[in-house]
Amino acid sequence: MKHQRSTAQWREMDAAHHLHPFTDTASLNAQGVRMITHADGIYLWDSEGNKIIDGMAGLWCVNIGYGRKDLPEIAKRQMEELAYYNTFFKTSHPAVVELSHLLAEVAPKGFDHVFYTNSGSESVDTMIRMVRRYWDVKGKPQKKTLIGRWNGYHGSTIGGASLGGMSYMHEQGDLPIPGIVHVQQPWHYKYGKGMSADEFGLLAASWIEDKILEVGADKVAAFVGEPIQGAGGVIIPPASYWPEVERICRKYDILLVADEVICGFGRTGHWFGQQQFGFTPDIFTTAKGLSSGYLPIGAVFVGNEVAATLAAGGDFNHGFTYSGHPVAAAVAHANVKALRDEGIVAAVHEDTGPYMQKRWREAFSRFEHVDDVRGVGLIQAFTLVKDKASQTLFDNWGEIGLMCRDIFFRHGLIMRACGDHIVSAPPLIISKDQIDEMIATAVECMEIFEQKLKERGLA
Ligand SMILES: Cc1ncc(COP(=O)(O)O)c(CNc2cccc(C(=O)O)c2)c1O
Repeated sequence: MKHQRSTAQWREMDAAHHLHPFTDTASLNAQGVRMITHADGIYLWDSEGNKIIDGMAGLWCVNIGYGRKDLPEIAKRQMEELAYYNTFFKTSHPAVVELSHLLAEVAPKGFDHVFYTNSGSESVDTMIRMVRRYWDVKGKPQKKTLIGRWNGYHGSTIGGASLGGMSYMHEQGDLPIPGIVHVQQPWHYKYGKGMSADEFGLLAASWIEDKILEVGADKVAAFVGEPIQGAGGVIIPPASYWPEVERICRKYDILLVADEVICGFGRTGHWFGQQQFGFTPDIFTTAKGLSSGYLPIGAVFVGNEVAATLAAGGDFNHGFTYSGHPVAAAVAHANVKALRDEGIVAAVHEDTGPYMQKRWREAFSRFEHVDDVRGVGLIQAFTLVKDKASQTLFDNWGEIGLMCRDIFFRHGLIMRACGDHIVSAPPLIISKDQIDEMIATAVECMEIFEQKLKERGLA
């Protein structure tokens, strides 16, 4: 595509008109944005022609990789045939029906119904309303409270931001809304010192039981968690955690919700993160990998018992203009079908996922200020630490992470700093050679990082 402006002109216009998410506008405009102009496979190019390895698949979402020729074609055809119609008022259309049928095929057993949204946040807010409606219909309207986790991330809507456990979000907008409480996250490295993984997993799950008893089980509607906390820094719970969480939820008759916005559609090497950790939720929320980011769409997978209960309650008074948007649905259908029929999810499970995890551990465990090197499938991380032997974290949590992230960025590699966790989630189509290329670049950057720590007297 011929670009008609210089980087400088774009930067000036962006600064003049565009408010960015999660951004300090003044500091951004002091340095100017990086204009990403096109992408292919796992690579991005900026307006200066720099080639960048996208170790984050956009925002954990471009599972199928950039530059597909089929998806734009399908979007074009759908847009020409039926660019829009709604799914309110007893209408539907072929694209959303075909997608719903396909999603029921790839979903774990017992999830035959989906509700559509435009984002992960809208999926989470939809789930909150569904959960409370469920208990109304069950004749237990006092069961309203949802339990989330500190450092969990569930989006930026009022409901999602409240359910998430990011305190810097709660401070803006007087959150959380009533009826949402939090328990500590299952971060073994920080909260389980001296305990085995399994012991800590059971302890972390017990915090949920403590909270249920504190609130009163008769008032608790659901527990909500990401199989792996993504934006919280790829916090992978011990194997004992999720089965115990499910046991506790069943014991107290509380709905179990998995937020699969990041873990869904192959990220862990399973279709959904719940399958990686061996638990069955009652509802799970998705977005991102559903369309691989080619168009905005989210979907709430509703367990058959919950769906039947909601149906018994008559109208569920909730939905969006673009719920099941025809073009987004058609693209999502093609995306999911390709993830399945091209064996992309299977390859993550059997081939590139294990390869990445082996190379990631080999490459980073040796660095003096890196610990807790971890990952599963194609989501991985490590934590930058002041002293590995004593497992001491750096002061000013997040400052060192940003310094490290900027070194990657300057060397043509996008990885994400979540506090002092360095995380990566590349497109699922990454090849073994590209994994080697990405890791080699990252290792070079980590050597520069260690040197900078010394220069700053931090090492
Ligand atoms: C688990 C989870 N749930 C809900 C959302 C909200 O989705 P939407 O953004 O589509 O409304 C998310 C989104 N996750 C997300 C979004 C933007 C940035 C980052 C980051 O790690 O920097 C992560 C998420 O990771």
